[in-house]
Amino acid sequence: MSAAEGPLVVGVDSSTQSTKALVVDAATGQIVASGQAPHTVTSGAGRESDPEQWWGALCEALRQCGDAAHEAAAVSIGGQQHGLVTLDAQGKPVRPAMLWNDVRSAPQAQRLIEELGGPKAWADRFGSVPGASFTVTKWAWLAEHEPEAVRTTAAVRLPHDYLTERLTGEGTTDRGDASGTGWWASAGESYDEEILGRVGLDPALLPRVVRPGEVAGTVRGGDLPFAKGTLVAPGTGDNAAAALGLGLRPGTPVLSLGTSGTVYAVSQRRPADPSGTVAGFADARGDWLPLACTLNCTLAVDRMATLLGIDRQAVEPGGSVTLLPYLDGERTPNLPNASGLLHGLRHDTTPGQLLQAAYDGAVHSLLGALELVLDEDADPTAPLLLIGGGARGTAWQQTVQRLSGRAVQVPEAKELVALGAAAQAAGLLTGEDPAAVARRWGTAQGPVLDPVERDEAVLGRIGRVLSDAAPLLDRRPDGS
Ligand SMILES: Nc1ncnc2c1ncn2[C@@H]1O[C@H](COP(=O)(O)OP(=O)(O)O)[C@@H](O)[C@H]1O
Ligand SMILES: O=C(CO)[C@@H](O)[C@H](O)COP(=O)(O)O
Repeated sequence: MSAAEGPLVVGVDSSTQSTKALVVDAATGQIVASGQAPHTVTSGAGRESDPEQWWGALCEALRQCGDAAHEAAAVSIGGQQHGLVTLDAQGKPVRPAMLWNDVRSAPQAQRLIEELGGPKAWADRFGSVPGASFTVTKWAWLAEHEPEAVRTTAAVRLPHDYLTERLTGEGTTDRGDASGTGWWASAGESYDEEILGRVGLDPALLPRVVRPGEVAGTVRGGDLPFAKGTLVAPGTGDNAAAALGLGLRPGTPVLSLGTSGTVYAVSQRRPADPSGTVAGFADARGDWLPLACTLNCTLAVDRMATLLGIDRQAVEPGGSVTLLPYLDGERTPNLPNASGLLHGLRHDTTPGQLLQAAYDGAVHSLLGALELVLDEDADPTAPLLLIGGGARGTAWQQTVQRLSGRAVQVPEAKELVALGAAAQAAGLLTGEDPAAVARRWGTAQGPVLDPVERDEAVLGRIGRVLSDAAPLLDRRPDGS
């Protein structure tokens, strides 16, 4: 037995690049054991992963946790949002999952926006104007390109739903992750039969939406990485899980630097941004999580460092170069066909300046949405919480400081998605609000970097290149 004070809980983060599992003491928040295993993602415009591999990675991450995982009284899964998981009648994936960063369904997104009365109608009803990330557009793409796969599909799930169901045997989801599908209307908090009918998806194929604080099920018997009967919490999307993990309150903005870049805040007002910049997600508690997301964050910057043959921290100030690092197309701004664009290169531009320009370009996209995700009465001096793998890097930290002009707080806790899931699992046992559990655990604590003067010159330069290059950014790299 472990020397924990309270019952043990497990929190899982099944994100784009890997699965991370934490075994946490519910009384203190102490991490008793941890594990991590990688995923593979296809490259190109299509981004797909095999859901069976997520399950294998979860089992491996839990194996690394040792006996502690088997002692857990409750478990919760946080997962990458939006991914389309299609299962056959036996519960096996019909094809690989189409991920949040797969931009092939951009034309279907455009068509669905028009068919349902335009961006404002979507924002009013669903809280979001769907882009290629949203599950509904992926389903529409599949119906057009792989009708046989659609015919074979007996259940449609999100990534976290798929893993939860492998544990419980029951098809469930939660409001946080459901709000990123495009078929869950935030106005009425229910599946929207009209859009489902339009894309030919039978509502019976969708999971039950479990309420915050409700038990999703228990671990069924058989060869599973937990003891039979372990409680399973609803789980949620990874950003909503991180919001739980930070014990986030309205008015505090979060910038997450991972495979995706995200900027968000908790709000008690239901978001409805007709410009489409802000997705009006629900959070995992009963509030809302207005959020903007970029496709190009740590991987794009790391790719530039690799191309330049320098370390990811080897940035240099100065120079006149602007880099829009849209290597995967982009979602914020909405430019699914875009590719990376470089302007202002001179004989004396150094590799370190080019790399700094990649950081600047990635951070500029996120900060452009910062004011939009915050309520109007939010305190402008509240520190920006910086999380995700990139938050560990000083070049990221300094870039965010310089381009935001705000104080930046870097929580010491590294795995905030998994911690948020663990807090949700703990809440099931104690009856507490999971965000209050995380606050009790002190997960957001970490050094605060003082504000520095905002670098308006660089922000202005990036903004001008972005607008002047609009026709180029609308084109695919092959010019089509
Ligand atoms: N010390 C560091 N400095 C800068 N970037 C880092 C550092 N450590 C990890 N990263 C970046 O973090 C990314 C992984 O972040 P993470 O939030 O775990 O991703 P995700 O959850 O989206 O799979 C990697 O792509 C890597 O580039
Ligand atoms: O699409 C979104 C948010 O809308 C992404 O944030 C995904 O949820 C993937 O997250 P990471 O794997 O980068 O954590």
